[in-house]
Amino acid sequence: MGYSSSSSISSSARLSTPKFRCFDPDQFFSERHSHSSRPSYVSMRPSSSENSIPGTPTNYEPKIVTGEAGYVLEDVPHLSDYIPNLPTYLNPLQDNPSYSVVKQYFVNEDDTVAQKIVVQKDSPRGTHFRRAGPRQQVYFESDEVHACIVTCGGLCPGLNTVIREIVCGLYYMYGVTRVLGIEGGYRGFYARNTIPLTPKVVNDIHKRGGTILGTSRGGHDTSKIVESIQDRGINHVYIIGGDGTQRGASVIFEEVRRRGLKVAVVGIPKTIDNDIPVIDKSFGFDTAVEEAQRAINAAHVEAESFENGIGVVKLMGRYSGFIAMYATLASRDVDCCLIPESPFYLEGPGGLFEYIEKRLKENGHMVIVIAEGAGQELLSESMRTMEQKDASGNKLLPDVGLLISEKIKGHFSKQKKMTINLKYIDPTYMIRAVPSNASDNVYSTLLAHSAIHGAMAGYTGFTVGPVNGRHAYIPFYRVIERQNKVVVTDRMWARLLSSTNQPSFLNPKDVIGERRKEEPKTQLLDEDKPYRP
Ligand SMILES: Nc1ncnc2c1ncn2[C@@H]1O[C@H](COP(=O)(O)OP(=O)(O)OP(=O)(O)O)[C@@H](O)[C@H]1O
Ligand SMILES: O=P(O)(O)OC[C@H]1O[C@](O)(CO)[C@@H](O)[C@@H]1O
Ligand SMILES: [Mg+2]
Repeated sequence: MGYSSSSSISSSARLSTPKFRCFDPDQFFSERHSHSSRPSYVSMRPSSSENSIPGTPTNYEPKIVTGEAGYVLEDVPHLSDYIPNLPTYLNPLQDNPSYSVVKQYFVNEDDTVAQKIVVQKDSPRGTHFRRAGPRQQVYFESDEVHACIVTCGGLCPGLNTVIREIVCGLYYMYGVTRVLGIEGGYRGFYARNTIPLTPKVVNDIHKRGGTILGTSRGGHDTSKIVESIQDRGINHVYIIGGDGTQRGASVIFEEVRRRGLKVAVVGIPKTIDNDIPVIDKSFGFDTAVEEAQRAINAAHVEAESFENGIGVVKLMGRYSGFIAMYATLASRDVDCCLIPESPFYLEGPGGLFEYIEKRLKENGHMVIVIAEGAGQELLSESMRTMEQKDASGNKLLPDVGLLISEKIKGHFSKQKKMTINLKYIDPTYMIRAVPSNASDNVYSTLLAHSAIHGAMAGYTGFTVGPVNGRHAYIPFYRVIERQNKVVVTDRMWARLLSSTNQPSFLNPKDVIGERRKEEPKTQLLDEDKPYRP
């Protein structure tokens, strides 16, 4: 079934007629583009990209609206798309003394957020997402809402803040009192107990690392999960997790929609790896980068205190090297940063060993930061074939920090007969088990609020997050179709290379080939997209 929007009713009529909440193109284009021609509707699958993940479950047609000058809205599903005649209610926030002072507190129904904000005179307007925020009309009455929250995947600073702010936001903004915490990730829906969450229960949890709900990998049984949602009478499902979790949320949404349930399914992106595309960055990332500074500082102190001291620090980042890159850029004590996106080699001219020798001669010590997914090409054939996976199907990687440390020691002691003092620091879990810092706390609060407003307004099947600093509702398929990666031909990686002076390990021919590719594959690296939560 494809989505389509066909109603043409004025906004005042829509306030009192609780029928359609789909994007209304007639109104949009008559009010804002009075000279424009009628937009055309297309229902299309997004094209796959280089980092796309095979088997991504998107069995529904995306809801896409096109407009003038190349405007495209990749809209999110709405409960009224598949449930007719849903009543709407005035948003209780309009009587809330804290919020009533805000001029234009409610988001205009037609507001959208542009994905690309650096444009030229003649460039098409491009892709947009629906702007997040409170709507004047909501699709749930306060006492009708029965919400649940689940956290899945690895830990991330800020998980407890998001939980807290969903509970408090629902309570204080919308008067919702029934919120359940699902214990232990997806499998908790059918195999574990639930925890009733109130503002009192969650009051100071943001000061703690981890998640008060517990988390897990694997255990996603869609029909059991949806049955549990149905049996418990849950109608708001807030799912906090990384790329795998968002894929799980997408199939839950599809099943909910197939069963015709009035249940809003909302994803809140979580990952210290920052590997979720479209959004500016994920919560917890800043905190993790900050925490990584401690390990790098320690490595630097150790390295500079010994003759030919080398400090090696391994940081998380299974497929994307954002933490390593940002921690390196922030520190300025790092001489070499190795990430999965930039294959490197050890021996010969331009290789890592040659560079280490040069740095030791120049400076007497050096610090190397390596992301856990880097250097996989250095693994022996046998190590690669005995690939192991975790319960969610993610590759379990051998300890590349240890491997590289051993190789460096072997090279300098056996081949170069040179004494080096290498200290290997692996702070892996330390950078994600901490509570979130101040800026991640504020960011997590906004995410929780955007999620709540979207669910109350009847939107579903979306992930919430900032796009160019403006919070938006992004259809699941856009955040699960590929992973966000460091682009090694972008300016930020160039800045890193210039700050460390390390070799690029790149063949100049590859660089020219990369430059020809038009679309930037990541948001963080586009310097024209500042992060403004
Ligand atoms: N394709 C999928 N369909 C349904 N469920 C999935 C899918 N991929 C992952 N999941 C479920 O999502 C949950 C979390 O997945 P995963 O362990 O990959 O972590 P994540 O959400 O990617 O977080 P992170 O990698 O940042 O720690 C698991 O319970 C897993 O079973
Ligand atoms: O050991 P765990 O809990 O599976 O988590 C490790 C993984 O979690 C992450 O931080 C996020 O996916 C990865 O960088 C890392 O490989
Ligand atoms: Mg993941």
